[in-house]
Amino acid sequence: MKNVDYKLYFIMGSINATDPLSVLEDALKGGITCFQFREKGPNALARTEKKAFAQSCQRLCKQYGVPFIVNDDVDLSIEIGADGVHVGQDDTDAAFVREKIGADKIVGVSVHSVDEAKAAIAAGANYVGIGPVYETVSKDDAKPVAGTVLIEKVSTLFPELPIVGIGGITATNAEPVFKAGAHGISIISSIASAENPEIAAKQLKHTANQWAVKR
Ligand SMILES: Nc1nc(C(F)(F)F)ncc1COP(=O)(O)OP(=O)(O)O
Ligand SMILES: [Mg+2]
Repeated sequence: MKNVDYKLYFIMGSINATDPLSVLEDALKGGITCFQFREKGPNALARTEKKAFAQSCQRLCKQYGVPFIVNDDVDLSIEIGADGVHVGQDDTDAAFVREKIGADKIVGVSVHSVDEAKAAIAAGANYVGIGPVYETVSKDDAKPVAGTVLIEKVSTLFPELPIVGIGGITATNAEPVFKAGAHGISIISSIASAENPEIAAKQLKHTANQWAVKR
């Protein structure tokens, strides 16, 4: 999967919204460019329910021509033919994921240091997620707030590596993330918890488009 647009990368699971499928459709209408299926947390779906929900999300993404990436669960991504997988430092090894899912799929890796970014590149990652840039409410085991320092370092050292900033990002604080060198912003609650997710996505897309041009 070449030339993926990471500009507005929505991440959601069943626990992030009361009616997750309608939130996802609103986000797609609002212009998200990439989606990550992240089914985690105390009441997360499992096995057949998780697979069925993933396929419902995948169908929606396909209708809108948006890449569908699965968080953590490599086997599920292979089983349903997802467009890729995102893994963190405590998940399946990125090089193993690359080998398992093949060259034409997307592999994303969360990194918290220059060394981890270097290793992600060596493992064949298509993009890296860096954060949490700001305080986040969406991940109870998040690392300490990192700001944009590492985004700047990694984008300077590896100018070709797509970087997605993540953690507490909103339409009003997204600018510094792009200015630091990120190619995209990754969002959970700014869209999933919004009064109107479609309008929230549109506002975030407007900001992302503004800064992506200035890169
Ligand atoms: N899910 C993610 N997606 C991104 C993306 F780049 F896509 F924005 N960056 C970072 C993470 C965090 O990944 P991880 O550290 O494994 O934690 P979890 O599995 O709880 O999400
Ligand atoms: Mg993970």
